[in-house]
Amino acid sequence: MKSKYPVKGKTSAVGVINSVIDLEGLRLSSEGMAVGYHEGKATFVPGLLPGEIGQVQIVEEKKNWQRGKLLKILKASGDRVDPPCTVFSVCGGCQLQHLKYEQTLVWKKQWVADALSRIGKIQLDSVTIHPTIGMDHPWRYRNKARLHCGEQGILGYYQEKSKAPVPFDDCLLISEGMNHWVREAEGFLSEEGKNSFPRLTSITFRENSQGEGMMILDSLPDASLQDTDQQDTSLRDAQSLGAWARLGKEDIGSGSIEGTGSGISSVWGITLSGEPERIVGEGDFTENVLRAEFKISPLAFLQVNPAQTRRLYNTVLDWAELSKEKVVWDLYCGIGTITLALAAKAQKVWGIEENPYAVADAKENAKRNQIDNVEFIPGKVEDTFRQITDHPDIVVLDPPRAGAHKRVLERLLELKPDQIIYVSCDPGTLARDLGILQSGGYRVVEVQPVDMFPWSVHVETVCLLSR
Ligand SMILES: C[S@@+](CC[C@H](N)C(=O)[O-])C[C@H]1O[C@@H](n2cnc3c(N)ncnc32)[C@H](O)[C@@H]1O
Repeated sequence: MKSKYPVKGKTSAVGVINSVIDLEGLRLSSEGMAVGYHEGKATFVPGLLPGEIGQVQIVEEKKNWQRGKLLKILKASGDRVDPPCTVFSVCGGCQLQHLKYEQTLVWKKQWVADALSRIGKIQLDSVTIHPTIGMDHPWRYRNKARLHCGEQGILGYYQEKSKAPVPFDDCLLISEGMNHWVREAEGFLSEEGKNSFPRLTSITFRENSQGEGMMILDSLPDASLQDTDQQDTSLRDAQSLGAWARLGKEDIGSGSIEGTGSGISSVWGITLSGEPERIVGEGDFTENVLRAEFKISPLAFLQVNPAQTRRLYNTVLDWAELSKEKVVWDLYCGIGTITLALAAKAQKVWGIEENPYAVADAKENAKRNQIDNVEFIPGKVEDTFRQITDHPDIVVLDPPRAGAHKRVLERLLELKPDQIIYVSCDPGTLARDLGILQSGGYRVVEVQPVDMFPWSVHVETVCLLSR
């Protein structure tokens, strides 16, 4: 499709990198860039919005598309807002801070609908797609931040399409307390000299709703050491962890940072074999989710936005026609958060999870909350589902971004549970999998997008399917 705003005087021939054109943004791409057409060629421009006209410099050109850099906004959209974050234009953490929050919700719903229709070939006429559930205060919602280490001890999210961490003073997605921990860690790293920790690649901070934190240090292996034990020792002793332990004890031990609530209570390193190893602190890191208490190991998955997680899980619970006669499968169950909530109203719930730390947490969490009508199977869903001995009435599945394995979907089509509730963080793979389930006789009944990641292009979606 051709832009109705053709090339103006300044524009040089298409195909010439650095040529400058005027472009009208027509829609947002799944990466949050405006898409317009210049001489029939799709042109992607970060920072431009649909309905806007921008002066754009072409910086990358491919056969079927090109990418431009926004030089100047010639006509602004009424939906444009000033991004409150000072590093928004360079940091890859958020993509939509320049768009009114309500419009980001409208766009997320549209993105899900488009994916279902285009990729999954789902007939949308018979599907109820609800408006995206947003947040009243969509800031400081993240309970986890993985920050990459850069020069001079800086910590930051990667710049878009780059491995360069972008330093920040105050990330508006995480709490003030977590920002403070980041400052402390950066201060320590820069004081000691980042070169003292050549293999430290990233630090993950986690925070629970009591303001208690966990820090996980990730390091590169030392390629010069051949023996694995030696390498692990190197990781512990030489790769900064001893120093970090000192940091943990002296500076960020439990309750020791002013104004950060309970403070960081545990610091972990990851050994070469991938095992998490506690360096500082004792006791479990826990969080309450829907009235149950959950232990979370450093490498186990937990949804990043506690307020929206409650809404997401409540949608699943509302849609599931649970009763004490029903058997439920919770596939890709993580530490058992949805499993335990379902178990309260079902006869039995089976969970499957491949991460050994998460599945151990899930078993422990069932005990902690005195729930005994659940059973957890460790392993990949596609390899282990035959170990489940009960036929499912309802299947809840919440796979990673890649979606469900084809074998899993085929098995569901053989077993024909009455309801399938699919929770997804990727509309593309969700649509692909719903398409397969639809061809096997399931009908998509309701779709609920949930804004789990405000200001980013990501969206969580719950879908109800029945036969
Ligand atoms: C999006 S998380 C959902 C976890 C849980 N339902 C929750 O809400 O916290 C996906 C989970 O699937 C697990 N996983 C990824 N691939 C898997 C597979 N092939 N089989 C089993 N579990 C898998 C991950 O370890 C992760 O815990």
